[in-house]
Amino acid sequence: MNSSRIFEIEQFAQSLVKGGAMALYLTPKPGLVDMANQGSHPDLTLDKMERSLHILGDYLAELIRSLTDGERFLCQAVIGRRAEEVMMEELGSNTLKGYFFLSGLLLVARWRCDSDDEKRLSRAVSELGEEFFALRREQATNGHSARSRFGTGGVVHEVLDGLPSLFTCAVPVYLAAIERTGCFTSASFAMLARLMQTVDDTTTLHRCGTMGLARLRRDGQTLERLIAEGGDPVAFLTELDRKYVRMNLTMGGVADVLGLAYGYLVATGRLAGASETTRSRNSKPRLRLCMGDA
Ligand SMILES: CC(C)(COP(=O)(O)OP(=O)(O)OC[C@H]1O[C@@H](n2cnc3c(N)ncnc32)[C@H](O)[C@@H]1O)[C@@H](O)C(=O)NCCC(=O)NCCS
Ligand SMILES: Nc1ncnc2c1ncn2[C@@H]1O[C@H](COP(=O)(O)OP(=O)(O)OP(=O)(O)O)[C@@H](O)[C@H]1O
Repeated sequence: MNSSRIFEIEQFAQSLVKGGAMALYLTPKPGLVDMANQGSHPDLTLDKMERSLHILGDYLAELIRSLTDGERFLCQAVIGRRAEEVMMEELGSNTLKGYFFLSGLLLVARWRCDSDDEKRLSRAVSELGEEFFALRREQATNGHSARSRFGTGGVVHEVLDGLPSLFTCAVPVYLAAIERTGCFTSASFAMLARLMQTVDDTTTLHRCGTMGLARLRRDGQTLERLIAEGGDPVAFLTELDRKYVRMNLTMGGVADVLGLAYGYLVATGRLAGASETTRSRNSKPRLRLCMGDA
């Protein structure tokens, strides 16, 4: 086995874990777990989300073993399902289910293409999605019920369409904003603003229906305008967080795509990642965010 190919896929996996950490630590994120609070998720904490990221790291390492052993995609799907079970058993909550799924598929796609090229990756994800959803029997999940009730595609269409929210929305928005402002935080909020307007988020639909999704779209638009006018997004987002918690509104799908975007930008050398630091229990977070851009 070519050792540089293995090195590259390991780097890609690490970037995806870092991306998940960067999305988690971006604060404030209305309705979501972040450094300030647990948003609209009484069953989740920052500590649980961090532990989930460690489970994600182990899961992606297991996927790499399967890929380098030349196993079929069916085996990787089994590993994915098992990782979801481990997450639920160890943490007692759905922490990063969508992110496990999306980052696992992107990793397998990266291995198949042996390239970072976004068109090739997008096509490979879509092909894997076809394979995956043809084999899978729908489960009685919140996502499934939101997809049938509101006639939307959610994470399923996101994958079958080759991750448009990642490649044609989040990444170009980040790159344009960083070019314009040179500011990581501002570019991050620009990505968040655009994803709030475009992602068919079934966590939002499940909690607050079409009114909730319309609210997300409007708030994303306002945030985008605020950033363009040089305003301060933090006060706006902090206030929004209070409102979302009162409404039980959240946007897990937006957060999942945000993490994927950070991960892909880190993997392609366009953003410096979160650096792993040690901490004793109950002190500050283990995976700390490095704010510098590459
Ligand atoms: C595909 C999965 C994630 C489907 O989840 P489903 O929508 O049915 O359920 P649920 O509501 O519990 O989870 C949805 C997840 O998607 C995220 N999400 C919601 N909307 C979107 C969206 N539009 N775009 C992206 N993510 C979204 C949510 O944050 C949530 O984490 C899952 O059930 C599954 O099949 N897992 C198997 C894992 C596996 O085999 N992986 C192998 C990869 S190689
Ligand atoms: N920072 C974050 N905070 C909260 N959720 C997040 C975050 N990042 C990603 N998510 C995603 O949001 C989803 C959680 O949403 P939600 O709690 O509505 O899902 P659920 O477990 O299906 O529903 P419920 O808890 O209402 O029964 C997780 O699957 C996770 O992938």
